[in-house]
Amino acid sequence: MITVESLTKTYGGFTAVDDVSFSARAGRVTGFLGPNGAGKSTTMRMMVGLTSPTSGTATISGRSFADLPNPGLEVGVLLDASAQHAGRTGREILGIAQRTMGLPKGRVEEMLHKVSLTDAEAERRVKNYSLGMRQRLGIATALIGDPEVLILDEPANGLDPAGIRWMRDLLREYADKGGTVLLSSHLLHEIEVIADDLVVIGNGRIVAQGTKAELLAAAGTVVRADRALDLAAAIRGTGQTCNLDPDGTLRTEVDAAQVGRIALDAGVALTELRSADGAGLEEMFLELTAETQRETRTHTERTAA
Ligand SMILES: Nc1ncnc2c1ncn2[C@@H]1O[C@H](COP(=O)(O)OP(=O)(O)OP(=O)(O)O)[C@@H](O)[C@H]1O
Repeated sequence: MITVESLTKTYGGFTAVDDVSFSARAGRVTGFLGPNGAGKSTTMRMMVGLTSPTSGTATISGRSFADLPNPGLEVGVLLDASAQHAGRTGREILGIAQRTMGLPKGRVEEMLHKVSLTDAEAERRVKNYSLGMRQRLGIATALIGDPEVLILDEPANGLDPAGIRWMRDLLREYADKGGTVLLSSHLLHEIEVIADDLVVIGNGRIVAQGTKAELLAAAGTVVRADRALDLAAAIRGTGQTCNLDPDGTLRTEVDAAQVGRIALDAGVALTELRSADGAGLEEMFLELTAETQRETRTHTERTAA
């Protein structure tokens, strides 16, 4: 279990992480999703003591990272796969982790096997690794201490489709055995297929969080009708909100069945009626982060907002 409470990080006058609170639960994969520069890495770095928070706390299984006597046995961390010592071989890097954590020697070979790095690859220097191989080695290093918690920043970066599938299965299995997985991504589809819970961050602030099912349900209904204005008025007449796009598409929080009944009562013929989750989380993600993605906003405006 990871608990983050009111984490804030400011650099000069710029607020990179702004009062962020969430938890990642055991037995579940929590996706930490946000556009580039949203504050994911900074939040994760604060969780593992690499960046000191301006205020707020983060705990792993109830303790702050600094208080963990042998952190690698409690939490596996992969923040930057390219940060591994380039002159060492993969096997050497795992060997150092194994010795530092006081683990049996056999763990190195077990981990190489687990992440499908061959003998020849294990003997190669990391500077000659592809990004995908570095990610595999990074995941092996994170897992070597058999921790209960995994914190992975963009672990799918550089993996090919088969590699992404492999990692997804590995993390699923890990969570199904009771592990806590927090993984970040700026790619929605990557997160959508693997996460049970989602925390969406934009501009340093949490803009949505909940189970994937809840967030999908919250995406509402997309509807088109011959008299869209009348239908919009009828929906609003029930006290619910709805938006009418310039192309005549209505979007509402009301579920599809209820929209159908409202349309029937109003005598409006529907030409399209579907749950917005057909579009996946994309619509929600773009909507939620549109405000925070504007390239034109200055740092001053962002901190003042
Ligand atoms: N040491 C630092 N000094 C100043 N600003 C920083 C520092 N580290 C991060 N930032 C800024 O904080 C913001 C959040 O950065 P962060 O790396 O946490 O985003 P991210 O969500 O991980 O993005 P990405 O998906 O691109 O990796 C960015 O605007 C970044 O420029």
